[in-house]
Amino acid sequence: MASMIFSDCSSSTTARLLPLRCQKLRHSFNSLPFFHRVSLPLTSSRPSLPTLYLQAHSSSTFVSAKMATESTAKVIDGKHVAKQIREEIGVEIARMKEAIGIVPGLAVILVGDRKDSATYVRNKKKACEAVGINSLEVCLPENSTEQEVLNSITKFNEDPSVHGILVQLPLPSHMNEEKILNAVGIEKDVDGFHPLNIGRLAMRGRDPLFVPCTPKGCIELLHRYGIQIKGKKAVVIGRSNIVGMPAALLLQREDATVTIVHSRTNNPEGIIKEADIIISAVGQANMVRGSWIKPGAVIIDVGINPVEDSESPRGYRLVGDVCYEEVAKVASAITPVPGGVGPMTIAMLLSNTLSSAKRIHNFD
Ligand SMILES: Nc1nc2c(c(=O)[nH]1)N[C@@H](CN(C=O)c1ccc(C(=O)N[C@@H](CCC(=O)O)C(=O)O)cc1)CN2
Repeated sequence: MASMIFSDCSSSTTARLLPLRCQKLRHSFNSLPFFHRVSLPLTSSRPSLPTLYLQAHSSSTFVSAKMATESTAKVIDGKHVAKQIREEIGVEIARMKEAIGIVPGLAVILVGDRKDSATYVRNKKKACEAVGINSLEVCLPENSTEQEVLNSITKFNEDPSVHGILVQLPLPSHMNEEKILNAVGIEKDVDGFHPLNIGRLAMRGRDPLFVPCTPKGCIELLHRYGIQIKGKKAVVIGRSNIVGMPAALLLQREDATVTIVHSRTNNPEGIIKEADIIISAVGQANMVRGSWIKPGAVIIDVGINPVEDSESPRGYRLVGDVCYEEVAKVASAITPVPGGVGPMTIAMLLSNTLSSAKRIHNFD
């Protein structure tokens, strides 16, 4: 798990990546008299309900206290869409098995003992089992050598029952990530991180064999909710190889006009305020504030940030990069965290593995 922070929409940690003027903005926002923060339930269906009412019994009368939790945005329910996609994939896998006797295979390599990575790998395995993908797993200790990881990759590259290979990230710091990702055969690179796949994604008139799962999931959500991308102004916050950069390339391929905002960008909130579509992938809890959002914008929140919560059995809860309760009042649609982009990542991995098996066996 990434290092825990103590944060709600007003905490000082939200300003870590931001210039001073954002911090001033934050303070002025929080001093607004009508704003009362309310803890939202941690369900995938956070309120798209227009208004919550508190009823308090006061002597002989009921008093309705309207709370400032009005949320006008439609909730983009990634958990629900991912389930639908998994069902579609299951049907396709059964059809392929019936027609040509082939079952797709996914090999996952996990190095080290990060709890979050182990959970993601376990969830990938469960998801494979549920749709009928054969899953293979290699777990290597933290102090493994690069060569041991490369040996596992070579073995899976040569195994005809394996159609997809992924190395769970991040790798231990002593390993050269580039060298390891380059070793995955491009035709089995279901994470889409091989430089040839990324290079093709960046070029007009070329197509990658695979698109990285999280950005692909973001675009799939926009499509499935009927949100037009063509001609829109899109801002991607963050420029990581896994999410920000490929998300920007994908939006551009969908004919959006794309700006990437990062830690060295001048006036980030001014740029973000112009966007019709925002994809945030910075890993800073509650960083994007309601006042930065153009009314009616669509928000895809990729951040999964643990914040301390003594009421949760785990001692923490997950929040996005976006201050949900503020932004949901301004946006037209928004993904929750959890239950937004996260489940789509695994659904897209299954989809990439199925396409790989279909391509290798020439099955349509
Ligand atoms: N090789 C890769 N490594 C990593 C990737 C990746 O795509 N390929 N992405 C992330 C981790 N990740 C998958 O590997 C992943 C992250 C989050 C979720 C998810 O479903 N999150 C849930 C919350 C889960 C929880 O409660 O803990 C959600 O957002 O609703 C799935 C997959 C980094 N590494």
